[in-house]
Amino acid sequence: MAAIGIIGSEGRMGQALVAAVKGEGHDLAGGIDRGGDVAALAAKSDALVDFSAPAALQGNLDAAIAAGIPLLVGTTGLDAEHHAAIGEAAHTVAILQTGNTSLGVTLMAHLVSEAASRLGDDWDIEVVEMHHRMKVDAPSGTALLLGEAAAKGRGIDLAAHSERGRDGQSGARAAGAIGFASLRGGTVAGDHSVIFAGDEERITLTHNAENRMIFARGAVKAAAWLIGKPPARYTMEQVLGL
Ligand SMILES: NC(=O)C1=CN([C@@H]2O[C@H](COP(=O)(O)OP(=O)(O)OC[C@H]3O[C@@H](n4cnc5c(N)ncnc54)[C@H](OP(=O)(O)O)[C@@H]3O)[C@@H](O)[C@H]2O)C=CC1
Ligand SMILES: O=C(O)C1=N[C@H](C(=O)O)C[C@H](O)C1
Repeated sequence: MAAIGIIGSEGRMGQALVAAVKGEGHDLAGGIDRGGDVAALAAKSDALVDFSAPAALQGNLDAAIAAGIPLLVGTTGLDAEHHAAIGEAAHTVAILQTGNTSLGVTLMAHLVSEAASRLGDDWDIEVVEMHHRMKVDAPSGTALLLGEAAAKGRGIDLAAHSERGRDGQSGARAAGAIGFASLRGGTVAGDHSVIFAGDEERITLTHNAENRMIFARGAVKAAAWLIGKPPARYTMEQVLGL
């Protein structure tokens, strides 16, 4: 049994995480939101779970390092500087950052990578996601994670091959591109499809999140798994043994 501290505890995910901590048999060390004292939370936690906002990341990394405890980062909308900061902190504490903590998406990323590596470059890859009307970042962290998996399977750099935000006279699709499209509306917890479009045939891999508990349970499992691990950047594949 571990004491888990939640950053962003009153948010949509935070409320699911509070339930999951208890459901997974752990103790809730406490929770904070904007303006909360993350150092004090870290001091009484065995691990921190962060589902808040990108602006909170550096303070959360600093608090985890000062307390010598692991950090699970589920917050999305992170940029290259955030990822560099996570990489730096992982020299000192155990960290896992992912755009999706569910078992289903972690497995789907493997399937996407496998399909991308087996299908030829003439199969166009498009990533489509739909989320609730309150989501503030696009493409979703999961869409980017799936795009990275496809790029890895193809042996290409995602940043150099992304097509995002098509509008107007956007021109024909670039050969080898990985496209992204984001839909927003209602209360959708998170739907993701990766479409492999060939000549006269298509393969679509889809994951539908029916509620936030799938993310919350995965995040709590991962945070507990990180406790006692040496400093490094870990993955959900390692946590789930995939
Ligand atoms: N990796 C995964 O599997 C998943 C990731 N997510 C990601 O988790 C994040 C949160 O999503 P969601 O719960 O829907 O968002 P919400 O807006 O509902 O919740 C965010 C919470 O974080 C708080 N917060 C904001 N800034 C800070 C800060 N500086 N320090 C501490 N707390 C802060 C907010 O407080 P206030 O309201 O006062 O601003 C709010 O309570 C998003 O980035 C989302 O994409 C979501 C689901 C699954
Ligand atoms: O903001 C959300 O709600 C979600 N965010 C994550 C993402 O950006 O991929 C994961 C999940 O799809 C829900």
